[in-house]
Amino acid sequence: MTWNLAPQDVLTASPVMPVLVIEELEHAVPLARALMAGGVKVLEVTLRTQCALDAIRLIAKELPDALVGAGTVLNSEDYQAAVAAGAKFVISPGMTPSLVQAALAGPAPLIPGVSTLSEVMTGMDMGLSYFKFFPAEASGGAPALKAMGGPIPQVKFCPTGGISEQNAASYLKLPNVLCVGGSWLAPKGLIEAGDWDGITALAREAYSLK
Ligand SMILES: O=C(O)C(=O)C[C@H](O)[C@H](O)COP(=O)(O)O
Repeated sequence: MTWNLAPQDVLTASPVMPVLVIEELEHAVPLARALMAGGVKVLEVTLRTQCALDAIRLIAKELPDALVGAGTVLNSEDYQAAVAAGAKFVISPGMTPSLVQAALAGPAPLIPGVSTLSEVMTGMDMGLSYFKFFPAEASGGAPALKAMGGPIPQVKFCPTGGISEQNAASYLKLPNVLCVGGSWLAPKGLIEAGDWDGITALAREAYSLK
């Protein structure tokens, strides 16, 4: 494994990882800055929009202290494009052998998405121990993750999908959860309104969760 950053360092940097959907490139830096002002250190920019790769490039250049990664990485081409843009880590909603193989060649750590024990075991066979649990709420939520921690306590997760300020704490108290991810920290309405103070306030509230 030739990763220049350990996945556990990504998942332990902040109790919450904002999942960002950036529609306008001009929002990228103020949004990242607003979240960081609220205490967030790790940002996941999803590759769901036209400007996502440029947004990663810009955040990496303008805010060198931000741990910026790419989300919605679906295959090895996405992985390479994300790394070329400056993503320091890569997150996927799922896990395929070809994506894991591409990522194991480095340089950025991959945190793939899983929702069953069999997927976790497949990832473990390929040398992985850190996963996104996605879609968390729809896959059984905190009780499911707690149950997985019985047979495989050594594997750690970032649950994402349906998590909000209301239920984040039920995940964060589990010993196999290092952080939670979610889009609730960067709502479309606040981004479009340029309400960066509102986003800082959401981040600050979330940061006090753990
Ligand atoms: O795009 C990815 O890489 C994903 O895995 C999906 C995101 O993490 C979820 O869409 C966030 O879910 P919500 O917080 O419920 O909006």
